[in-house]
Amino acid sequence: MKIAILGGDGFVGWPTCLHLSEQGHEIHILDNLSRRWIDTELGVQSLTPMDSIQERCRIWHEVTGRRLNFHLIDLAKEYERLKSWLAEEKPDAVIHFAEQRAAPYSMKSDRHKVYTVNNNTNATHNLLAALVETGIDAHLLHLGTMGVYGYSSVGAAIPEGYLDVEVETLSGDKAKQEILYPTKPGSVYHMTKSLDQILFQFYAQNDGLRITDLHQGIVWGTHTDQTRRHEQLINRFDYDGDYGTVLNRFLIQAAIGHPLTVHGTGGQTRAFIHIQDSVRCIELALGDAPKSGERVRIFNQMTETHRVRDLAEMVAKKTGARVSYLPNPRKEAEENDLVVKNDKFLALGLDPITLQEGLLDEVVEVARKYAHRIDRSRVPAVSAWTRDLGARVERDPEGRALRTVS
Ligand SMILES: O=c1ccn([C@@H]2O[C@H](COP(=O)(O)OP(=O)(O)O[C@H]3O[C@H](CS(=O)(=O)O)[C@@H](O)[C@H](O)[C@H]3O)[C@@H](O)[C@H]2O)c(=O)[nH]1
Repeated sequence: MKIAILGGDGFVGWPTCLHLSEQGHEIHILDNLSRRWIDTELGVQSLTPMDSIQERCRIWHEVTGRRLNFHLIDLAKEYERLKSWLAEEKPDAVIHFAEQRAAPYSMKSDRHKVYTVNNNTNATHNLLAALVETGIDAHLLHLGTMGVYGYSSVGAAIPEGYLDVEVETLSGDKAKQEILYPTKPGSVYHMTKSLDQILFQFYAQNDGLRITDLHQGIVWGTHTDQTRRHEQLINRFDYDGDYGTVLNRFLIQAAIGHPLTVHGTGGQTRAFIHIQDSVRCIELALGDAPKSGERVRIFNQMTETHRVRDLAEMVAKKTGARVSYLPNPRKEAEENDLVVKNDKFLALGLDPITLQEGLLDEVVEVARKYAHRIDRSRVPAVSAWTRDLGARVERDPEGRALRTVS
């Protein structure tokens, strides 16, 4: 297949490009490199040293003989260029990762909220409008998030996208209805992914677009089979308080002797998936495209659930790190249970990688190897969800956020 990977320079995008290229697909990366610009804005860098996208593509060609084609394009701002590119290249599938993906970054300030909504919603809508206009009938796969559901399973497992409900009609009869599982986003970022769902529902029903939405959990790990093949194919690894995700953060904190930063009681239960399974799921979903006229196909892309404090205790036991319970900068339930259905990927043949399989050690090794690149002052999570929570952030004389205090 000819596949366009929008956001192919990012944390999940890059290993997906390599994975699908290795399988013989023709890969086109469309990216505005915004993730690299945000690193510059925040004054942080990936734990792992990343080359330019052009250099990464060159190395992949050297190692495998396969080509990755890179196109610098901003989907949210360059609608006409996107449309022309699609009309000319006519990809068979489009994988859409091109959104600002960090919840803390989206809550940092009003400017970051506005940027996240403008960027994410325009990117998705521009793509949908261009797919209709060019009439190319590509399968659109979108990376969504488990966070659209909120994190409470109220005693019943969260289904894969849809919920059957029974309503009372005006005549007093009972009628069955299928609805999108109600959204309850916990950040502006998660809210944009909830908006995406409605855009997809509309374009699937109105124009017959073939769409798959992957509701992914928190990704952990860094290497995949392909990124291991050459030092310069290495994936990015975020450790800072805005972009670092919880388990990877605990692992690098352990590697540099920083106390593990548990928010509140650490009672939040979340869904997780290893990066290798993430790329495998995308491959599986790609091979299972919906037909035109079908409702949006929704998968829960996760393999296990864990409570944050249990993860911290597990990492502490493994590495001897100290656990530190901090005031939570986020507005979220102190404790929640979470049960999630992931039957669809299991049925397609996913054999989940679990935390038990030794890959945690690999992440700690990567963190130790590149520990000299870590700026410890960027480790605390200080983006506050509300003004009240923001008042708990201690700042230095220049106004830089240092840490949260009770
Ligand atoms: O140092 C930390 C960092 C996080 N947390 C807690 O860990 C949980 C998860 O935080 P996270 O930063 O790992 O994950 P989140 O903000 O939800 O976002 C990440 O995971 C989402 C999947 S999910 O969480 O919605 O299932 C993806 O959509 C996002 O792109 C990705 O950045 C939260 O309760 C948070 O308060 C800590 O206790 N300590």
